[in-house]
Amino acid sequence: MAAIDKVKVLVVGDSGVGKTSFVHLACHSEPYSNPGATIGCSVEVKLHGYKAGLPGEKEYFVELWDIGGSSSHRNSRSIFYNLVNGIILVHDLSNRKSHQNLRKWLAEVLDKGNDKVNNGYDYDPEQFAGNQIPILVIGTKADQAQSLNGNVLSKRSSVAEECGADEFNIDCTHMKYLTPGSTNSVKLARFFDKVIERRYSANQGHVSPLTDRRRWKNAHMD
Ligand SMILES: Nc1nc2c(ncn2[C@@H]2O[C@H](COP(=O)(O)OP(=O)(O)OP(=O)(O)O)[C@@H](O)[C@H]2O)c(=O)[nH]1
Repeated sequence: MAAIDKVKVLVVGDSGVGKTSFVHLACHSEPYSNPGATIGCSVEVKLHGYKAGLPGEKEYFVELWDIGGSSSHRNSRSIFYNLVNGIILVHDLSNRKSHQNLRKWLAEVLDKGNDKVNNGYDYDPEQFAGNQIPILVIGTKADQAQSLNGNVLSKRSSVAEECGADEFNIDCTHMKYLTPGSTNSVKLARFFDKVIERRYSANQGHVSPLTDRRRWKNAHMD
C-alpha cells in the first residue's frame, strides 16, 4: 500500500486562546474538557480527504503543530518553524490584545524567531500580502465574547483581511461549530486543500517561511 503524503500546519497564538481546544475539536470531533498548557509543541494528525467528492480525490495526513503560546518559551520554539506548509492563527474574541498579537506571531514564524522579532521587529502588512503560505485565522471563545459584543460570530479580523486569509469564529467547547458540512468545517477543509495544493503542485515542494519571505522581497523590492 502506498504511503500517505503529509503536510505540516502550525497553530499559533497567545497562551490560553484555545489552540489545543481547537485542534482537539478538529481531530477528534469532540470538545476537550480540560486542556493543560502546552509546553513546547504538541502534534495531532488528521486524515483529510483532499478534493472530497471531486475528481482527483485523495487522502493526506495533516499534521497540526500546536505551539505553546507562553512568552517564556519564545526563544526556543523557532525549532518548530521549519518546512511549514500552512499557518493557523488563533485569537480569543474576548481578548483584543490576542488579535493584535497575531501580527507578532506571523512575524515570528516567518522570520523563524530571529533576533529582529525578539528585539521588537514588528509586522509589515505588505510583507504578507503576497504570501505563499496559506493562512487561516480562527477566533475562539465566541460564547464568552457574545455577552460583550452581540454579533461576534460574524466579526471580521483585520489581520485576516491584511494577509488575504480565510477566517471563522467558533466556541471550541461545542462540536456544533465544526459539524461536518457546516460553513466552518467547509472553510477548514478548503484551507487544508489549499495547503496540500501548495505543497504538492508542480515546482513547489516544501516552502520554508524564510524562503517565502525572500520570495516576497524579490517580487516587491526590485
Ligand atoms: N468558553 C470557552 N472556553 C474555551 C474556548 N476555547 C478554549 N477555552 C478554554 O480556554 C482555556 C485555554 O485553552 P487551551 O486550548 O489550553 O489554550 P491554548 O491556546 O492551547 O494555550 P497554551 O497551551 O497555553 O498556548 C481552557 O480552559 C479551555 O477550556 C472557547 O471557545 N470557549
